[in-house]
Amino acid sequence: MGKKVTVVGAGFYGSTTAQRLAEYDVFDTVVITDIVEGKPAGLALDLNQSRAIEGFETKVVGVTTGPNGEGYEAIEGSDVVVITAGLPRKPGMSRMDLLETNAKIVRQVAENVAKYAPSAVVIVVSNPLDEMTALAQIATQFPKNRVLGQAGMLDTARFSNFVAEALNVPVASVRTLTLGSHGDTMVPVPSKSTVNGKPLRDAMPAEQIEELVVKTRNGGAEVVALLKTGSAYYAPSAAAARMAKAVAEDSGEVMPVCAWVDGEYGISGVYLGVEAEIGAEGVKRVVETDLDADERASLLAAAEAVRAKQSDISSM
Ligand SMILES: NC(=O)C1=CN([C@@H]2O[C@H](COP(=O)(O)OP(=O)(O)OC[C@H]3O[C@@H](n4cnc5c(N)ncnc54)[C@H](O)[C@@H]3O)[C@@H](O)[C@H]2O)C=CC1
Ligand SMILES: CC(=O)C(=O)O
Repeated sequence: MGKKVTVVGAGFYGSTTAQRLAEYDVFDTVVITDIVEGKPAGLALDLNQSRAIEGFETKVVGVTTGPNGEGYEAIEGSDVVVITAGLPRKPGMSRMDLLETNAKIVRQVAENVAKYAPSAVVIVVSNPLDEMTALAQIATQFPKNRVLGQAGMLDTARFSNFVAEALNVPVASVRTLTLGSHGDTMVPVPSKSTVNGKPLRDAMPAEQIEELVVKTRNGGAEVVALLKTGSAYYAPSAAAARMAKAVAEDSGEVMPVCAWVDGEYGISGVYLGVEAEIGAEGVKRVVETDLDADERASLLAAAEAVRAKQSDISSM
């Protein structure tokens, strides 16, 4: 049987994710859905017309879904579902300002995913990310390893890009890592960051690293402020699409993702940004990394901040 992926939400994030997934040519079918009449079908038509130029065989199917789950039969048999449905931030808003509105949307979507694609791995991207990931697991009642969130890949890519630009080196020579939340308690990890295999801390002064850490934490807000409407989608869709590909290929790649943490770092019972091995069952294993005392303390603080918010989620 060929692989099938569904992207829920045909806005900026969803449509660019669908495009990347189709162009990988590892899925037989990419389904894209939205509540807006005609938009998913129009995007599918357009993407399919690029197949002869880009050289991929994946078929894209666009479906408009209704308030009572109409149309969701189209997602049956999906191996992966990426949930991008929800409002993006406006300039000046925090991701947390989206909580109540997006919780209603993500719950409705997740309940339909549970009904129509009960074996899927769910990758959540809707904001606020850590909370929406926890909510999707509650609403689907899927095993916790089969529900994960995208944030760490993006935040790490931003950190790497800022380091490469600051040092004027190829981005491929830079390795960085971010853990923690996709918000104020994000934890960029300089101790695990390298340039050409050498510690970042040998490549630039501590004050400059701290500036880039702050810039990484504000990476999303900086894009929102420039765009005026909507939020980032090129780098975010690259991250979510890579995660979906790792699931489809059962690759076992280690990626920073929002995963259920159960004992690692002495933290339990919370969805949090950590490194994890990704495969057909979603998270195969959370990978614990050695951290400096400061970084470990920041990760524990992030876990408690996210836990406090996630405990409000079950009633939403
Ligand atoms: N985790 C991350 O790193 C990132 C998360 N995001 C988040 O992703 C979400 C989507 O962002 P964009 O695509 O830029 O926004 P957008 O406004 O372009 O698209 C959102 C789409 O969701 C659709 N939608 C709303 N309710 C729906 C439902 N019940 N079922 C299906 N579709 C529904 C809307 O009609 C719209 O087309 C936002 O919450 C944003 O904050 C964005 C970038 C990075
Ligand atoms: C929107 C968002 O979460 C970001 O760009 O990081």
